Amino acid sequence: MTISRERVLDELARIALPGGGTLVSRDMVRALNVESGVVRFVIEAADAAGARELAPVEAEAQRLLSALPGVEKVQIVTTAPAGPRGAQPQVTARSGAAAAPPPNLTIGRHPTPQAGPAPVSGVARIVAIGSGKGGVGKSTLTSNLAVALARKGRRVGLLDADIYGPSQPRMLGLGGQRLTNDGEMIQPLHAHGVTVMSLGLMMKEGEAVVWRGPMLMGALQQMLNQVKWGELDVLLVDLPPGTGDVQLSLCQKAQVTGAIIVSTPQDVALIDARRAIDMFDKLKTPVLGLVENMSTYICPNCGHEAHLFGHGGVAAEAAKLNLPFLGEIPLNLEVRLAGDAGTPVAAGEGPVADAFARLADRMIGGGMA
Ligand SMILES: Nc1ncnc2c1ncn2[C@@H]1O[C@H](COP(=O)(O)OP(=O)(O)OP(=O)(O)O)[C@@H](O)[C@H]1O
Repeated sequence: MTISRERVLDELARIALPGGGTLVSRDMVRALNVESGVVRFVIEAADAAGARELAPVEAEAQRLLSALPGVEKVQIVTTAPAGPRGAQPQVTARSGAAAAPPPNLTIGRHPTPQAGPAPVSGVARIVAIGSGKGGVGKSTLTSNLAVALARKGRRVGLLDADIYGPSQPRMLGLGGQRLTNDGEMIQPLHAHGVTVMSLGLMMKEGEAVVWRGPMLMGALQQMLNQVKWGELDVLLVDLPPGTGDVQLSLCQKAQVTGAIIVSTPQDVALIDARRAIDMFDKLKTPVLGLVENMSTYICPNCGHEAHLFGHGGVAAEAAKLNLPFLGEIPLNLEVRLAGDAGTPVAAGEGPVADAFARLADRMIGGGMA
């Protein structure tokens, strides 16, 4: 028997809080994740004293949820912002302008309630790049596709929302660069013709864990709406792998044009890709197509073509699901080296750059960029 988020929230709504109301009615539950019988969430208190007061509530939630059929494990963390609620948070964009005040980010606070998905000012399309599992090359694809689209004259933005490992600053050669702001809006960075914003530019090394909790939703909303994206034909969003809160928040907060799913041809990766497709279906976000990464390996010495992870599995899956197959990117050492060096391979010439250019053409031709 599987347990749903709704069932968990129903249960939490039964626990009365010391000051009245419940965790649900007072909007204190963050990052609720229910997967394979494991329930995880964060209780966000207004301050440290409030968090201490909530200890019995946390214990009661633990007890009630653990007793539910289908629940194997319950993990609850009670947190409080470092300062008073709504105060300038500890974690803000690292401003490069020493004299400029820190940006007016409300990171750590729950985002202002929003009726439904909203457009991002100046941005014509938002395309999410997702994958069922990590390591299939989603970030690599996002940076290269962004560069390939920019080379074709499209105005492209890239939002790196991969909270578990925001790698775009490194892949685009922006490591160590600082954000600037005018006190209200953050000035994004630019690399290889692409306008870039990354969670990695907003946090210090090792801070990723903090962002999984209550700060996440607000941070995402701010990265969409408090960044001077300018006029863009398309904003590519590099999502974390899997099916979690970031995907949910993005599709709920922003008018996402659609999602592109990246997979390697292996069966196991495809199973996860199917899960991602299913999630976007549930979120009513159209899946624009599938891309096969690490498709073919061409030996740089003898030119022999090998299919290390199989080949054609993603195209076959796309056909089965009646979804467009957008193209395949070969497995090539240069892809990794170029990414590590901060200049995506799509910025240069050669067969891999051509493969990304073809992908960009498919997107432009299909009205996706
Ligand atoms: N086509 C390719 N050829 C060679 N190496 C590749 C290719 N695509 C990705 N890689 C390499 O594989 C590794 C994983 O890629 P990447 O970080 O883009 O994956 P990801 O799906 O975004 O992973 P995660 O979501 O876990 O961050 C990187 O070292 C990257 O350089």
